[in-house]
Amino acid sequence: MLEKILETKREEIAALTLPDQVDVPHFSLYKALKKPKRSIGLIAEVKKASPSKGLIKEHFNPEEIAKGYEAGGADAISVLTDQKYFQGHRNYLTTVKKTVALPIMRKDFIISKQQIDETVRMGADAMLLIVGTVPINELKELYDYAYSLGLECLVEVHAKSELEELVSLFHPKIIGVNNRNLKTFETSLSQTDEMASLIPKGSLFVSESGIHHKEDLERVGKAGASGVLVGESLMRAVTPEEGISVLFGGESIVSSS
Ligand SMILES: O=C(O)c1ccccc1NCC(=O)[C@H](O)[C@H](O)COP(=O)(O)O
Repeated sequence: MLEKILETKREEIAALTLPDQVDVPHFSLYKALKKPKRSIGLIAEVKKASPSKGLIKEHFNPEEIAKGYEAGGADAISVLTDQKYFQGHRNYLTTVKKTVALPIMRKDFIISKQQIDETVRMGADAMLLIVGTVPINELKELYDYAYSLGLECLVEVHAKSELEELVSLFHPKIIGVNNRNLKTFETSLSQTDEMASLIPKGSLFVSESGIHHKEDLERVGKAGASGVLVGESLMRAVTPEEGISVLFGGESIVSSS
């Protein structure tokens, strides 16, 4: 699946035109996760559809979803911008960014500097980089390029070998362990359990995918995650606020002052 998505990305990059730069205030994903509003940081995802689940949210309004996530006390928002496989759009990110005062992360398959320039112009605060999508030295170059433009990166791994390769080269400020197997699409929180001890002490650790219940949250928190990235379960909730409240078992928000 990943190879198919990357093939599409290479075609898209060849035809990429940059949007106008949006003028927006910026917020740090790292700081938001370092000092979360609850016991574990929440990156709530705006996700209309996915390769594994098809259409997730029929009546999809990114602005309303983002407002609900902010009202529900999310620490940050991830917006899927891939069109072909996730029914996302880069305009959704800009809309969300203009709607809420939270760090906004672009969730896409970023393999080139042109896409990073695009991400900056869209107004994002952070973006995803996935180990294995480009050779590791190139990933480090993309990481450095993003930070030089003021964009933070969540660097994602899907396997222990990828994490070992990553940390032998550099220690990203934020590392995500994705619990989804991209071949079978199955999610297993054992991924988080098994890789937790390999995350460098100075990096923030985010557990991604397959987190549906309070028990899942507790399990990855116990394993050492500072944050979680949650899409589907929040998108299927009656409202985003209720989804967050149920996921956190009603845990109240700590005031940031
Ligand atoms: O979600 C998919 O089906 C998928 C398939 C192939 C590559 C990536 C995919 N998802 C991206 C993500 O990592 C998730 O959107 C994110 O972690 C949230 O996951 P979930 O809470 O399980 O929706």
